[in-house]
Amino acid sequence: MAQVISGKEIAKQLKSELAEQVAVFIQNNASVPRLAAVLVGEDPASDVYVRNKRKACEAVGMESDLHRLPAETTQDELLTLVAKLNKDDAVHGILIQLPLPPQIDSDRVLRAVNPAKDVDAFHPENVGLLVQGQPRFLPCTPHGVLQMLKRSGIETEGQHAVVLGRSHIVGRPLSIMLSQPPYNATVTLCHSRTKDLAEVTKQADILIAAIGKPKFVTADMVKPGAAVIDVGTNRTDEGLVGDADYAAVSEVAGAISPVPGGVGPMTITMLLFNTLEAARGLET
Ligand SMILES: Nc1nc2c(c(=O)[nH]1)N[C@@H](CN(C=O)c1ccc(C(=O)N[C@@H](CCC(=O)O)C(=O)O)cc1)CN2
Repeated sequence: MAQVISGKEIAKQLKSELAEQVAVFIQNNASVPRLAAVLVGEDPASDVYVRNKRKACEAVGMESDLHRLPAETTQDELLTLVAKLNKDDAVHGILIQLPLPPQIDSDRVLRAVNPAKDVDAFHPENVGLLVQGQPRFLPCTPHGVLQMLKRSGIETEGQHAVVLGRSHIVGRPLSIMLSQPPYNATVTLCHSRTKDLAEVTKQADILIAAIGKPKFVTADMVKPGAAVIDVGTNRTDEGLVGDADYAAVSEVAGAISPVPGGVGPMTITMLLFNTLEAARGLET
């Protein structure tokens, strides 16, 4: 049976390390790191994620505000709020919870966030810095995945990492980060149009499933002994399931992360890191 990589446990350790760093920051700066979370509409999952992000802020000694806007909010109204948060010196990090309602151009709104407060690392300036290997912030889910590998003793240097999914939030930035120091993996980025997908995934020493399809990765797509990190959070009649068929894949893999309790809690924790980084950048 595969080693279970518990994001929930690693997130706990990281949060206790972070709480110490937040206490030092407060002592040295007489200011508390503060996150402004913006939630537009009534998506129940987004509601849970934002609530958990705020709870996590509180747990490590940071402050947060929730700006909840109705589903009919216009793009101009949202841009006005973003401009106000950009100017507010008490706000260090701005989080625009995605997805936004269809009348809003998400890219336009994400571009309006002050890059120094962009704790999701979605602004093109921050994406560019990341690609150049000079990141201001590390994007939360990819950073969470890398910490899970590192803290589970899984070597990435020279290993073949296959990333399944090319989203702007996860697959694409993660493929870049895995290829860079200190991870130095050899990376293949696959997606729904990749030919002979199973032939590619079977070559992976590290397989990242981030394609957004329930139980898409089956046991025959995995090399025996590989580490499988499951980024999927698919709500199905069976409940919340990942992108990998956990029961079958864990018979073949050397290590695997569960859903729930895997990457999700790490995404939230890495946002806290970025909020502290933003406060350091803005206050010192
Ligand atoms: N502004 C952002 N929007 C979105 C992001 C993001 O990183 N920034 N990522 C996803 C959603 N997401 C974070 O916001 C997220 C998804 C899942 C979890 C999580 O903890 N999942 C739990 C299960 C919780 C449940 O029952 O639903 C788990 O996997 O254990 C946290 C954050 C899209 N939007």
